Amino acid sequence: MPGIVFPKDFIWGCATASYQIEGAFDEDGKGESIWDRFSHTPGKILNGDNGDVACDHYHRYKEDIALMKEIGIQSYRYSISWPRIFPEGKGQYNEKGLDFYKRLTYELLKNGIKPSVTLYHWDLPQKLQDIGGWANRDVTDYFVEYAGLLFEKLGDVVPYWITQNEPWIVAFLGHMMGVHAPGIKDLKTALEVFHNILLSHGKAVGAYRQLNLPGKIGIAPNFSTKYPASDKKEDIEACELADGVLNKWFIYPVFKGTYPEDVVKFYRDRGAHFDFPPEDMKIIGADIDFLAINYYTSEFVKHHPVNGFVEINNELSQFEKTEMGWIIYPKGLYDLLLRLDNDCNKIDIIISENGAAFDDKIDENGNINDVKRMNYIKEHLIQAHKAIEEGVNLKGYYLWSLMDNFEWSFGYSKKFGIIHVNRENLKRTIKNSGYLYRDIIKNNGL
Ligand SMILES: N#[N+]C[C@@H]1[C@@H](O)[C@H](O)[C@@H](O)[C@@H]2O[C@H]12
Repeated sequence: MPGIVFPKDFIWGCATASYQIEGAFDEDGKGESIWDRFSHTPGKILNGDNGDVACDHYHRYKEDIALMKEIGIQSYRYSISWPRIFPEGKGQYNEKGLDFYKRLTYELLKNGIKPSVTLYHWDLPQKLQDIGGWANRDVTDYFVEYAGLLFEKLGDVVPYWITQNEPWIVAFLGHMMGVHAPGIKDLKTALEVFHNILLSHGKAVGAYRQLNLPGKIGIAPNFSTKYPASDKKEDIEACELADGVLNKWFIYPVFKGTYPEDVVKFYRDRGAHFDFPPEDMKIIGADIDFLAINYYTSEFVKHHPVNGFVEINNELSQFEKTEMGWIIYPKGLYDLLLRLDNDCNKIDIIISENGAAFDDKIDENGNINDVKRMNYIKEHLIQAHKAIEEGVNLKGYYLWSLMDNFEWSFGYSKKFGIIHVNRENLKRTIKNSGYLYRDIIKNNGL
């Protein structure tokens, strides 16, 4: 599809997260995180992998920034490890930990790369988990203390701030399914965690506004577009519920000041009673400058007699899938963008994560011709561009991920990077998808 040109000020970025790439898990005064604890617990992570070393970005960040510059990346989305700043989660902060992020941030600026900082990308200080973690409402205030320090120290040079990454994943994979840290399996706890994460977001936005800083602040939920498996009434209703459980459960409190009634009933019918102070909803609904969206895939949904709905992608052989088992469905991104444009009052949107894991092969010359990832990127950008042409205020695209990294419970087995990382010696090699991205950035389009 030749001749696709994005708006002249469109931002081309890439994204990573502290626990997934930094390593140095106990260096320079850093405190333990819940992911250190979880990955050190036998049986939690595939192959017994952990983030102790990861990609050693903590020591190799200058090399990695040089690679970003070679690709032409304009903005780098990285997260800050809370326990590197506050080893105990609160109280006395760790100067050496803060110094790392100052060095990283100023190295980016020196190379003409705009920093985009995620305050929370899942690595909660273990000391806060020891007092209940996100289920403890006090943690929302400790989050504001942590965010406030970073606003004070970096707020004048960081143009983009993201408060929380994927509240739904933190709440439900970490506190209902137990497959993410801290490994809790309790619906009521998951719902409290979700609410407190949104509350911490709203409080942090309020703190940011108080400082009159020059940047912009938003939040990065994970969305997935849901489609009924048939035009049967029961499947359409099941799809509505699935959309409510994931997408409306975020959109409604942040943009409409309430939780969606049908989903509240769904949870109440399953014994989870939760009544949050109404004043929370005003805080959660704080005005934000942009909505950052993580989109990877879509789901087809049919009725289930007990659970209400079931997602049936694994039955659909007509779609190509990634190594995560997710169907490749670029139109889902277009449909999502149009929906959010409508539901979220035409707010500025950035795609804060989009990418795919494939089983990359290294050829005899050491090159990685990751054609599937190249096609995935092109197909999703075509849909993103279509949405812009329909009037969606899409302002940027951050590819997930800069480099192969620690993919949570899958360890290092799933590779999302446009840069390959050799697990033996951590050598970085730009994949053909990285060179494709370089050309897309240079041409500001396809
Ligand atoms: N899985 N997967 C890839 C990617 C994960 O590596 C990120 O940390 C999350 O923000 C989001 O889930 C997406």
